Amino acid sequence: MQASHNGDPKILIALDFADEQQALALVAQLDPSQCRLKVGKEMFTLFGPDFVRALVARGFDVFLDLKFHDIPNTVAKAVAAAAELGVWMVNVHASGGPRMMQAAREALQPYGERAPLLIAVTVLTSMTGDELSQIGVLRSPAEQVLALARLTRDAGLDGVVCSAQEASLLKAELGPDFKLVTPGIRPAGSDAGDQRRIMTPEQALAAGSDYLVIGRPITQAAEPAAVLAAINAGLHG
Ligand SMILES: O=c1ccn([C@@H]2O[C@H](COP(=O)(O)O)[C@@H](O)[C@H]2O)c(=O)[nH]1
Repeated sequence: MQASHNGDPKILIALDFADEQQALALVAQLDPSQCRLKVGKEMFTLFGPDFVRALVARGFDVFLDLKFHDIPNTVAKAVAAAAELGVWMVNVHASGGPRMMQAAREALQPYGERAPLLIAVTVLTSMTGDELSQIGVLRSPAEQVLALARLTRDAGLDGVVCSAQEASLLKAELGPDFKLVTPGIRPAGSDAGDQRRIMTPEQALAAGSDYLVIGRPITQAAEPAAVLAAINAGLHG
């Protein structure tokens, strides 16, 4: 697969900061043609919808990564609220089940072309097979990811969050158009931290990932924009 630099940036930078000004200082060094931005639970809880609106106003595509998981009515209202913010992508948990995912999809229909992409989290990239068995899931991570991805596809969503380790399996089983968004990306030599099912950016793209979520390897670097440029260059090489 060819990495696209301008029209469809592959890198989604996870903005996980406790300090809004620190996050905005990083954003000021970035170009929306070179990356998209992800806002997750930490920054949304601290700084709310205004922070998301500020990023959208700066021209960035924003993935609102709040992983909604609730009764269908509540999740439907939450994804519609996300659409009102003008985000590019929003997500729910696939383990909320088909009815919940369908309700989310239906809630976005009135937005037509303006609707964000709607994807579902399968198995968190921090989780191992042992941890799955501790919560009563006896399938391997790959089997569980595939089962939840099939439910997600059948509910009419646009794609899933999975690890890049499952990307080639999912592309083979679910086809090229079903989007794969993969956190747990670690450039060679960088610290895995709490992530477990990891791959390098180049491996992830080759395996079939559509979008690579990268947080700490960029945001904690001394020169984040230079690290992003190096990763983008590696994807084109
Ligand atoms: O399975 C998942 C789902 C979401 N995430 C989020 O992605 C970033 C990863 O950040 P790193 O610093 O690159 O580890 C983070 O915001 C997570 O909440 C995930 O890692 N895995």
